[in-house]
Amino acid sequence: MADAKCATGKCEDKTITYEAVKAIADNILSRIKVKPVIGIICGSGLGSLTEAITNAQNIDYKDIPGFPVSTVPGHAGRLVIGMLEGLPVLAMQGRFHYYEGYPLVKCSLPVRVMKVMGIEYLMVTNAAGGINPTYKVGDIMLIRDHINFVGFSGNSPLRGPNDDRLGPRFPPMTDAYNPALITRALSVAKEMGIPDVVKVGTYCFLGGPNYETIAECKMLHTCGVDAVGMSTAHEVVVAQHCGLKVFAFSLITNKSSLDYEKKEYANHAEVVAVGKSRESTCRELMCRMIKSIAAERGSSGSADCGCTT
Ligand SMILES: O=P(O)(O)O[C@H]1O[C@H](CO)[C@@H](O)[C@H]1O
Ligand code: HPA
Repeated sequence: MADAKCATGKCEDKTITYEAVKAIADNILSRIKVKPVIGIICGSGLGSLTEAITNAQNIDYKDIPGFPVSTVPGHAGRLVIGMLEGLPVLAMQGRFHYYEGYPLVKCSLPVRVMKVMGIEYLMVTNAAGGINPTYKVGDIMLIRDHINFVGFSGNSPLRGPNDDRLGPRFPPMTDAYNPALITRALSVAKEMGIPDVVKVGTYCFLGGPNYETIAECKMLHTCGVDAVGMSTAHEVVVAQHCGLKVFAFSLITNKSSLDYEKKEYANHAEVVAVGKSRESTCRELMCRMIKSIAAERGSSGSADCGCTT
């Protein structure tokens, strides 16, 4: 895959060219039976969101030239393409994290591939630690906004020469998380009878892979963060840059420590286990959101949402 050099030729991150993104998009499109409209990224332990997809075709990341491969437990490393609630979808069972060693431009490459494939909506999920002391394990936080701590230092997936075919040089991030989709998700939560479980808040992206110190959690709380994780923001920056409509939610898999008297010890096995224990609720929320998008577009969704309640 041809990578363009940065302006000085000394940057550790390289820009992935439009042509390289298109080659991957064309490769995937040549192998699948539908043209996806919705892209889904499954967070840690949330890969089973794809189980409601019918007529599914699977493509392992390792079989897509130029695509990264997943290295994290709970991230299977494949695309699942098929129909969900009347719409063609492409779901990623596994995402790429900065701490795996990939530059952010590579972590978010699949989002650009989705755009070039013709996808219009990006649905992102993640597992996150609850900084907001009112949040409980198992709650679902609709992401209204993010704080991209990794980006504060200039580490951005948009760093390097800009190709206007992928988006503008200086994209705004206001409403990066589509407000109408958040409003709709709140109605869906009511329909599902889980309004108390569903919150709206701010996600913070840290580089990881270590979990946060208590002092860091206290600082994040002061900064207005509700949930913390090691993903999502770079994907959403790229999605907003290239004009995808984004809906995202965090599953709160553990409580973050804000108090030396009440220490919490996060671990990934627990994160994945909580994901699995909440998979049917997360899947139903996702399915109902897609069903409502299908209805809005005039595509016929199935009579029931096809999800386990
Ligand atoms: O954000 P996702 O991929 O859901 O995973 C979250 O879970 C892992 C830590 O347990 C980290 O990768 C964190 O970002
Ligand atoms: N911190 C960062 N990432 C996470 C956490 C956390 O507490 N839980 C799940 N992913």
